[in-house]
Amino acid sequence: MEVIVPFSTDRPKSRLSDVLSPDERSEFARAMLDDVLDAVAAAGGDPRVLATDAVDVEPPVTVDDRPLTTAVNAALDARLGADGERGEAVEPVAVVMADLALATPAALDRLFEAGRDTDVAMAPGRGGGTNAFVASHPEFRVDYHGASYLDHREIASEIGAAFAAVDSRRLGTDVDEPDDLAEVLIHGEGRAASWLREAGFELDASEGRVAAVRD
Ligand SMILES: Nc1nc2c(ncn2[C@@H]2O[C@H](COP(=O)(O)OP(=O)(O)OP(=O)(O)O)[C@@H](O)[C@H]2O)c(=O)[nH]1
Ligand SMILES: C[C@H](OP(=O)(O)O)C(=O)O
Repeated sequence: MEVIVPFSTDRPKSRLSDVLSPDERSEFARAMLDDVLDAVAAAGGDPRVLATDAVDVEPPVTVDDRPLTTAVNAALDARLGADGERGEAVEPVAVVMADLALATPAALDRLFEAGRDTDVAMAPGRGGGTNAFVASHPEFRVDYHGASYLDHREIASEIGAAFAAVDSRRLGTDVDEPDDLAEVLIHGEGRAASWLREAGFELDASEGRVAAVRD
């Protein structure tokens, strides 16, 4: 299955600016991207990075500096050219965000399988975002930001597409804010978790909820 992985090279992860410098945010975002690309490939997916600027990775890269929604919809449009006219069935395509540092092959495999059984299968993020989906309905298009999971469910309903939610803690954890770093230290098994440890982060349970801290 083709798996589009959107990746912003331009000031990535700005919501982590209280705890990481600009260079660190770029390095950490890249470590998460590499983890996601590995997990996608191990789940049998065929990843393609959709980046705002050139990025040196093994899978193919499409550079599109337009906003996220526009770029993803252009990638979904391009698929129609290959597979037929609007209205015909198309091969399922997945869109998996590059900041899912806890994604495992098993979690992605479950999403891909769900996507084979329905028109749109979607893993919501905490807070109502859209962390990953598979769509085989030719008219499904995205509208990211805000509670995009609800918007996407509505879009699917409007075009008459069958919709399934994929309930996954691993796919539901996008790493956006300082609190999310603790999740990566607790559950992460890849480069992003190693990067945090090497940068000096560790778990601190001294004040209520466990947090990722460094001196
Ligand atoms: N191609 C592309 N990918 C994007 C764009 N904006 C965000 N992304 C990617 O989409 C996913 C979700 O991004 P967000 O968490 O909304 O934004 P972010 O830039 O990573 O982080 P913030 O600056 O904290 O909002 C990540 O994989 C980003 O790399 C964009 O404009 N174009
Ligand atoms: C792209 C956006 O991500 P968030 O801002 O929720 O991390 C969304 O999922 O709609």
